[in-house]
Amino acid sequence: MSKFKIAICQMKVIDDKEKNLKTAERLIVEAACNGSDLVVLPEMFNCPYNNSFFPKYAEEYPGITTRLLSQLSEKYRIYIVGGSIPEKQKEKIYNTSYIFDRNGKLIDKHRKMHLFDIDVKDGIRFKESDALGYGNSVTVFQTEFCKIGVAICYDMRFPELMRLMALKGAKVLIVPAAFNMITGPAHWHSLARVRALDNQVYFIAASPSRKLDSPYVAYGHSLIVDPWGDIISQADEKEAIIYGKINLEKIEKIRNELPLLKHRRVDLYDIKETSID
Ligand SMILES: NC(=O)CC(=O)C(=O)O
Repeated sequence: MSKFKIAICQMKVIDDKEKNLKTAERLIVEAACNGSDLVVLPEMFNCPYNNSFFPKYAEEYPGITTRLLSQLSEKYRIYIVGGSIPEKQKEKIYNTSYIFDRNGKLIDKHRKMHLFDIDVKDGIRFKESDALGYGNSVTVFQTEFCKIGVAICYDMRFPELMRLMALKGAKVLIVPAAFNMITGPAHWHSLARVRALDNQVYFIAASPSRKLDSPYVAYGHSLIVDPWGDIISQADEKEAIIYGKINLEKIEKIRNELPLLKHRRVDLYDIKETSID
C-alpha cells in the first residue's frame, strides 16, 4: 500500500490529566472515524509543558495514559503515535512517546534525546534537563506502509538525527512538539520544511493548541510537509485536527529526479571530527 492517511490532533492541554485524556480520546475517535490510518498527538499531551508539572503527572508503563492509547488503537484499528508524556522509570523521568499498532500493541517508544536547555535573552529560558533524563536511542519502526521515525520537539533541530532516521529507511518523520511564542514564529515552519526536503520524506510536526494563560505557551500551527518541502496541511493556533495523505510514490519520484541521498559525499564528511570551539 503506497498511500495512507495521517491525522494530527492539535489539542488543548490543561492542568488536569483526566480532562486531557478525555480531549485526546475525543479527537482520536473523530480522526479515526474520518478514515485516518495513523493518528499523532502533541508533546506532553497529558501534562502542562513545564518542569514543575512533570513529577506529578509522570507515569510508569503501563499506566492510565498508555492503557487508553492501546485500547483506542485496538478498538479503531489505527496506529497511534502518542505525542509524549512524562514517563517515570525508577527515580528518573523522561519525555517519552509511546507508539501503538492497529492491534493495541506497543511497537516502539522514543525518549527525547536532546533536552531543551536554552536561554534566549528577553525571550525564553527553559532547562528541561533539571527535571528530565536523556533518551539514548534513535527510533524507527516498521508499519504495513513503510518505516516511520519518531523524535520529540527539540530533537528536530538536529539534522544529524533526522538524517540518521532517513538513512535507516524512514519515509515519514513524526515529531510531537511544543515550540513556543518566541521560537515558534522564528523557526517552526522553516525547520519542518527543511527537514522534509533535505531528507525527501514527509514531515509531521504536532503541536498542542495555544493557551495564553499557560506557564509555557505553545505556538500551535501543526504541520504536514511533503518531500518537496510543500506544506500540505496546517492548523492555526486553535484546537483542531488536520489530515494529510501520504503518497510513498511521490518520495520515490522526487528521490529519482533529485537524488540527494545518493549524491552525498560521505567519503568527505566526518561529523564527529568537527569541533565547535
Ligand atoms: N520545546 C522544545 O523542546 C523545543 C523548542 O521549543 C524549540 O526548539 O524551539
